[in-house]
Amino acid sequence: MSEQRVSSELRVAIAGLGSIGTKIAAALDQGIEGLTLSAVAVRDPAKHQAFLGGLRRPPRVLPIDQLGEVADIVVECAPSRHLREIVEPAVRRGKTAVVVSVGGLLDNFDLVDLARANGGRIIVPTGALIGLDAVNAAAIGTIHSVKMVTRKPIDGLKGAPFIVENNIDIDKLREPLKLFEGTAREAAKGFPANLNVAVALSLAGVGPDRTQVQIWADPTVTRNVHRIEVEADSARFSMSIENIPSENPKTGLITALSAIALLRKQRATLCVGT
Ligand SMILES: NC(=O)C1=CN([C@@H]2O[C@H](COP(=O)(O)OP(=O)(O)OC[C@H]3O[C@@H](n4cnc5c(N)ncnc54)[C@H](O)[C@@H]3O)[C@@H](O)[C@H]2O)C=CC1
Ligand SMILES: O=C([O-])CC(=O)C(=O)O
Repeated sequence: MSEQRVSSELRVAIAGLGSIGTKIAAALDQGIEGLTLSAVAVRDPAKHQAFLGGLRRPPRVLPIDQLGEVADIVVECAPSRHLREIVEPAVRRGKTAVVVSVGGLLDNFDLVDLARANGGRIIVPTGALIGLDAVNAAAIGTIHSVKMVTRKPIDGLKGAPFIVENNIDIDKLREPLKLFEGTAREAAKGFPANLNVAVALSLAGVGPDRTQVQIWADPTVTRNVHRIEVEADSARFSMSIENIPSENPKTGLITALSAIALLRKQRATLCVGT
């Protein structure tokens, strides 16, 4: 496919038009300085016909592994099992991959080396979390510990492999139940569609094996709640965020907005925050 271009706009492609992807596509279609939506990949094109037809400039619909051919930035927001198919062809071509299913990156970390070797980039937005700018800064010094406690409503955790494999019945819970305590790496394995935040936090800070995570199923909350405590030689800080679930109860509404904010910074004249 031709790489010849006349426009200096950055072309953005989106893999997966679910809760996160549709909001990013709509934002790009409405206009983000210096960016255009060039293509999308969907599992079932018929399902997305009305949405795509309603866009001012409908993008091309391409197979998931071809997005890097028509885009400078490929935004991954499909189930994490597709991460490699999406990111590998993009970074091999020296393109930028914005990875939202960051939990899936741990088992595919060679993609970072591949990106480095080919001049590509992998960018992880703050996503459903808060304060990764401070964690990044503290990590330049010495971070002694990073702890995160996540509480989610039952619907935000249903079907997680850890719950299924351990035969835990969370449907009839009346009080909060601590499901898991361990590292971010283990949390990503047991809760791949529920705890991307733990992995993003770990990659910003002390890594997936030193970031401690607790996960609670909590029938008393209606939001996805994450509380983080960081102890470093430069500062001690705690942060918390209470995310309103999107139409996908596992995914906070702010996640798509975080990716849109990140895209806006790619060409914005004024950028605030890291
Ligand atoms: N980094 C973070 O803070 C967060 C990350 N996430 C992760 O982001 C990802 C997307 O989340 P949502 O949009 O809520 O999920 P979703 O389930 O609403 O959307 C995923 C979309 O991908 C599509 N898809 C599946 N297979 C495909 C294929 N082969 N080709 C193209 N499209 C395909 C599905 O049809 C669906 O429309 C998930 O992996 C989720 O775990 C979610 C919340 C926070
Ligand atoms: O990290 C995730 O996958 C989702 C999450 O906790 C949130 O949206 O609050």
